[in-house]
Amino acid sequence: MTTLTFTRPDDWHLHLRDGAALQSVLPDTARQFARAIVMPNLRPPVTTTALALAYRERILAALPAGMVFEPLMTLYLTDNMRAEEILLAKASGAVHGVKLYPAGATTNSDSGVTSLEKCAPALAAMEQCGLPLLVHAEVTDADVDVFDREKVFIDRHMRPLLQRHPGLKVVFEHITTRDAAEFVAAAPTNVAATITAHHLLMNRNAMFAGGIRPHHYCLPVLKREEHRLALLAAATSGSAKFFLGTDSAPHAKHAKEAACGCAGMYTAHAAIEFYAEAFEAAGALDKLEAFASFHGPDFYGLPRNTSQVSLKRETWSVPDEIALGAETLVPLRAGQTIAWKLQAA
Ligand SMILES: NC(=O)N[C@@H](CC(=O)O)C(=O)O
Ligand SMILES: [Zn+2]
Ligand SMILES: [Zn+2]
Repeated sequence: MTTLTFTRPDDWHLHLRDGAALQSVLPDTARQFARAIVMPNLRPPVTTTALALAYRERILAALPAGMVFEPLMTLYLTDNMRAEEILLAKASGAVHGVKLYPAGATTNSDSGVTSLEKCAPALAAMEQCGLPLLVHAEVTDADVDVFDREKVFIDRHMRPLLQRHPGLKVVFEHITTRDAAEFVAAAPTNVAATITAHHLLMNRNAMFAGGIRPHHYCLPVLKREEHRLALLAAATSGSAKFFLGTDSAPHAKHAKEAACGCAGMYTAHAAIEFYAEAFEAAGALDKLEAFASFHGPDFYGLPRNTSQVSLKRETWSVPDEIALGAETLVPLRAGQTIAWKLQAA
């Protein structure tokens, strides 16, 4: 097969940042995806509908002329979020999810949730009005091994949460373990998961290939090969519970190449191509369209896209660096090649 044509995909987990950085990264996403669920972990975080609507306007203003893209906004859940705020968010029609960051779990999560019980009023309102909870599912306890934080979250928090709120729509974001894939597969239909391209393509060896590789560090951290294979099996299974979410997370080069480098990989420059590589390696290119373009909108209750994209088998080189406002970032696969190329519309 040399050309793949399918329904235009959406990205159900994306970090666009703000200001000059937003301006730099947005075209990479808008070239490929019709819509994206935009994460709210700005500084300060997007905790109200008013802030989400203002952020949405800044994203639309940063879109280059001639590009069409719809940002799907999210709120950042806090311990004291009120049910009224949830109803306002739902009524806006622009907010499509509420993001749970356990306090301290990842980039810009300091104002995150300290105890899910405190969020009961907001969660009950979400359950009632059908606004999904999007979860960064890792415990933060220092005594839990960093590679076990997702698995431990399932029993300590995810199961009890779904027992208290059985009707809540939950997206288990960026799953990285066999445990999470099995949990989601066995859960009722109100539970789904996003899977990144990098967790489909790499295992934890990629962080230590010939030396420490800060550009392969993200959260949840890459896991063992057996987990990568389980994610690949889930993504290519055809199950409507699994869909595309890049978690493309731009950070300036100097912030990654540092004594304490921050977490996040930039994949938006070649997102759909990375997924095509992963699906092809699994012999499952025929499953890519549903994963990338159908399961997400079906879960979120949004229409599927009607336009199409084409990928061609064509080798191209990823640049060493990409502008990020006045700085630069190092994209995934920098200086190396990719086997598929998105064709210009
Ligand atoms: N994935 C990451 O490693 N980083 C994300 C935050 C997140 O999604 O956890 C970021 O905002 O940089
Ligand atoms: Zn996260
Ligand atoms: Zn993320």
